[in-house]
Amino acid sequence: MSGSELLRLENVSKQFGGLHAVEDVSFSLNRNEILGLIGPNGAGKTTCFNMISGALKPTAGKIFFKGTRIDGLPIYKIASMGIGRTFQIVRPFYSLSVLQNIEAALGMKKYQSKFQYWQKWDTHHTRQKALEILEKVGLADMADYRAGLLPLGNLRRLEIARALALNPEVLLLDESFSGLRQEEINKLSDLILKIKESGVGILLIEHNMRVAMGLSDRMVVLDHGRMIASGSPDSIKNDPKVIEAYLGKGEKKHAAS
Ligand SMILES: Nc1ncnc2c1ncn2[C@@H]1O[C@H](COP(=O)(O)OP(=O)(O)OP(=O)(O)O)[C@@H](O)[C@H]1O
Repeated sequence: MSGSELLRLENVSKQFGGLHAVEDVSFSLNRNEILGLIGPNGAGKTTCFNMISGALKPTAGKIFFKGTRIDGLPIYKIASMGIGRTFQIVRPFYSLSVLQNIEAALGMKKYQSKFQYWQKWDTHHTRQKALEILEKVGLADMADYRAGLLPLGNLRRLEIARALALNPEVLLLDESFSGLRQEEINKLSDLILKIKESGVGILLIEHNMRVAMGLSDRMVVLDHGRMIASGSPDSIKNDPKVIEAYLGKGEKKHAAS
């Protein structure tokens, strides 16, 4: 394990009945690095996220966080160790304010339950910390807005802010850019680079190839659960196996003819 390695998957597989959703996948993620996890629909990307975050237990293989084996540990335990995630579909508390959403996330780190100890979350210290996080993600001006009223771009920032409340060293971002306008994409890219520079390792699932290639230091490509390529964005872009996975064999032949 190198000094900067945060996360490592070793020969990880997940079967659902007879379906091999993820098969024998190995890769690692370092501090200050963005690793793009890409592949066509159904390739196994979200299943990888679910195994890393503890929502699913691998059928085979091992997952390490800073050298400690974490596969099969409960979600809350993995989150409190320092692995945060966002979801494809945003899930804030819509009726709470932006600030309260972060206070709740900070409270969950302490108490590991959503609805207990509400009053204890509401301390001066928690409020200050929540404001600092909102400042970082550019939502401080909207602290008192109801989360349900935010447009999608800001909801995605709020999701990231909630994940940051757990002070993660690894951040799993699941299609954070989907549905955003170019201006919002640029702002979110800047934020993600800033988070990386603060010492976090980021694993990014992204269908927008331009965004994924632009942000990632390295990429891993899955297809039908198997890892078909890994390397720099440039090497991935020109890899015939990757082109074939995205376009399909027929299309490639067609394109070549
Ligand atoms: N809980 C489950 N039970 C059964 N099959 C599942 C389950 N979760 C995922 N799958 C299947 O596993 C395969 C991989 O799915 P996964 O969601 O990981 O792919 P993905 O790469 O994230 O796809 P997308 O880009 O469309 O989100 C798919 O065939 C999917 O239908």
